Amino acid sequence: MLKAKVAVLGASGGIGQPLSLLLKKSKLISHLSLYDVANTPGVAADLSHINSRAKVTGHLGPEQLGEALQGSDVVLIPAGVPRKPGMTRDDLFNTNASIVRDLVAACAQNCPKALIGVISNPVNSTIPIAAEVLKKAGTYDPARLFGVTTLDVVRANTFVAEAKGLDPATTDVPVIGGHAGITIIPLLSRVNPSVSFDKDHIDALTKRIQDAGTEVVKAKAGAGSATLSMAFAAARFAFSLLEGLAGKPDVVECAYVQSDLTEASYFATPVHLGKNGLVKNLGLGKLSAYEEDLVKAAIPELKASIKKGQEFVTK
Ligand SMILES: NC(=O)C1=CN([C@@H]2O[C@H](COP(=O)(O)OP(=O)(O)OC[C@H]3O[C@@H](n4cnc5c(N)ncnc54)[C@H](O)[C@@H]3O)[C@@H](O)[C@H]2O)C=CC1
Ligand SMILES: O=C([O-])CC(=O)C(=O)O
Repeated sequence: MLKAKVAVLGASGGIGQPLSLLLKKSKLISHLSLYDVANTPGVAADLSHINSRAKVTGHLGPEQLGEALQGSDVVLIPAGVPRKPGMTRDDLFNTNASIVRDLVAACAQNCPKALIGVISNPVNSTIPIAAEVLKKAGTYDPARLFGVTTLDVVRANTFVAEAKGLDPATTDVPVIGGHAGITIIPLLSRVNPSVSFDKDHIDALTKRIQDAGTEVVKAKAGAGSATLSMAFAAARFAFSLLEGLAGKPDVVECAYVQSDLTEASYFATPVHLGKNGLVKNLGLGKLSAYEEDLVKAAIPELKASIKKGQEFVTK
């Protein structure tokens, strides 16, 4: 059985704690390494009493970051500040860009072969930041860096299943593009099992999926953004990365990755995961005319967010 070390950076946060709890249950993880700048001794002590396979270690503050990362096969990064009502994800750039830059630089130094999943927003920019940092360190492999967009898929699955009376657990809606507003592109023409909607319903569902993060931010009224559903989504993505590493065939997830499929140099599509991370980009596939227009509308914003991230590191 796979003996993976998985590190969670930002493990004491709203996402980090429930994510770590879900990961603790995995049979594929032998070592769960929890890093944060606050509270990791307590979170690690608490989780370490659960009688599942993974050994849990806690690491606190920058001087313990190296040991947290050494030998990691998968690194998940939910470190950084969340939105408050009235903010866009891009408003988080000033705080989160340097957090992601420094954590990814430490990954390059301590676990250069790890698969890295970045959750910290704005994902459309934090992935280009991570890529530039890894390039500078000489360890960049585009097959090993992923922006985690699984929550968009989880939401689309839920909303479509509710609308059509399907089982949410087996409904599958691919979501492509990026992870902010109009860059989130649910492919309602490609739902499995196959369903059809009229134009108004497609419009309403698309907007709800695009604005779902804001729906949670408003409902939490200043107490942050999605944490529990995000932990569920990140755990699903992590389990898929681990199953790929373990050699399971046909593992597919949507993720925001380096891409030459559109004018945006990073773009989320379904990707096939395997022993070295991304094995094959499965592409955009056949789109409806409505979805093609959504892609066209998303490209300028994606390109601007990518450029902003790249320039943050290279300038
Ligand atoms: N990709 C996605 O779909 C989603 C992304 N997010 C993003 O995830 C991030 C985290 O959200 P929450 O967990 O709700 O925030 P939170 O504030 O509850 O937790 C963040 C954690 O990061 C830690 N942290 C801050 N600086 C750090 C550093 N330099 N090194 C290590 N840890 C550090 C904090 O101590 C805290 O424990 C936000 O940027 C949020 O926008 C949230 C939901 C969905
Ligand atoms: O909306 C936010 O700020 C957090 C997030 O990315 C989401 O819930 O999709």
